[in-house]
Amino acid sequence: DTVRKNSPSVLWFPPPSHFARNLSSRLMSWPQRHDGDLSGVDLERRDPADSLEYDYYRELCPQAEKIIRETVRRIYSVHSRVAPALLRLVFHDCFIEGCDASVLLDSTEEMDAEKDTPPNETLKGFDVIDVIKAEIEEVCPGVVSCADILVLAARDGLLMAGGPFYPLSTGRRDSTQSYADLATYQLPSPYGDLSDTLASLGSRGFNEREIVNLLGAHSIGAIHCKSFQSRLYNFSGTNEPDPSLDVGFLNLMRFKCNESLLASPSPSPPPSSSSESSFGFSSLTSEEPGIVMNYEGPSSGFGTLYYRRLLQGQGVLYADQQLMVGEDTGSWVRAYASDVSLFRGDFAETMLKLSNLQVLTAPNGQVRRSCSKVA
Ligand code: HEM
Ligand SMILES: [Ca+2]
Repeated sequence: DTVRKNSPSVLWFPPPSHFARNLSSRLMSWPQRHDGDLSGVDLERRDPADSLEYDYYRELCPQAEKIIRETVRRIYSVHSRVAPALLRLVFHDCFIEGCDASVLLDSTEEMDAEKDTPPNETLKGFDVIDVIKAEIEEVCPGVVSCADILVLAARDGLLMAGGPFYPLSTGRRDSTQSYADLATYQLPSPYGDLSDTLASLGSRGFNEREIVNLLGAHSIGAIHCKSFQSRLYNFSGTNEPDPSLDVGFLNLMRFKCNESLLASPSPSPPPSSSSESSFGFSSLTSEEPGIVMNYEGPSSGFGTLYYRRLLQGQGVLYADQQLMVGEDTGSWVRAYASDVSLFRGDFAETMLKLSNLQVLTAPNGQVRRSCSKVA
């Protein structure tokens, strides 16, 4: 069973051979952050999230949270896709070595960055974080961490998209490293089956109810064809589509993904001078083909459509649809499909838990001046 779980088929692409040997020990070492000897340390009692503080910046930079909220609001009014972009960015940051902004770092000669790995290829919103950070640096230089900016901005974006609010404590610090190989091999695969997804998110302390709930994040945003392409024609080398897909939905997905091949190439957009003055957030305006999740429109809010679609065999990712095959996970899908306030209440809690995963707090880590570079 261990062999099957580590099999390359559930990864984003096949790992080099040294990886299979290291994967299980890496997963086992979670949630410890340090490689040093931790024997005798009671990790349960020393949760670094306990050293976060509500309104940590109230004296150091009282305007910080307001600047974040107002900037996200300004961008959201033009690009509502900022909300799903930031939500996914938080997940990909917090999942790899905790909520420490490691995902925001650029590659350097000495270090490959998480953002340049296959699972992160389609992440968006880095430019949004840069704009917020620049505004904050103008008023309180060197004080507010990128890790805090990211979780707060994602929370505010979610609220604007109709999602629930959750009160976030602050005081996270930024990493001095990016962990490209961990991102490559540990981020959950869209082709993972139920046991892969449960093992993956379970390794970060989420139970089945929380996992079904967290995946409700896929209520907003877009999933591009390359994330589900192999379900359409040649699923797992069978030369057949994924049998768990509803036939009408299969046809819609095929149509959406073929359409783009037929369409004539669009003229290249005019070069935009500064990212904000023109609202030219390039990461938020790409028009790649795919399925838009909240196709009832943003006014439908952040609700239970995702789960109702799973009940109809219309999960966009294989990993989404797999939630229906487990007895308990299937029950949670049904519960959330029929009770929007249950879903939203749980989602606020699971997002809070995600945003506090394995945080770095002083004296560890640093506060970066530019989110893409180690200070
Ligand atoms: C088994 C777990 C998960 C897998 C396999 C997965 C995989 C994916 C994939 C492949 C995409 C589409 C990327 C693209 O085509 O551009 C996506 C989009 C997205 N994911 Fe997940 N995801 C998982 C869990 C989560 C969680 C826990 C969250 C947040 C709490 C999340 C938030 C999002 C959002 C908001 C989008 C849309 C992004 C956008 O429109 O810019 N995902 N996910
Ligand atoms: Ca991280």
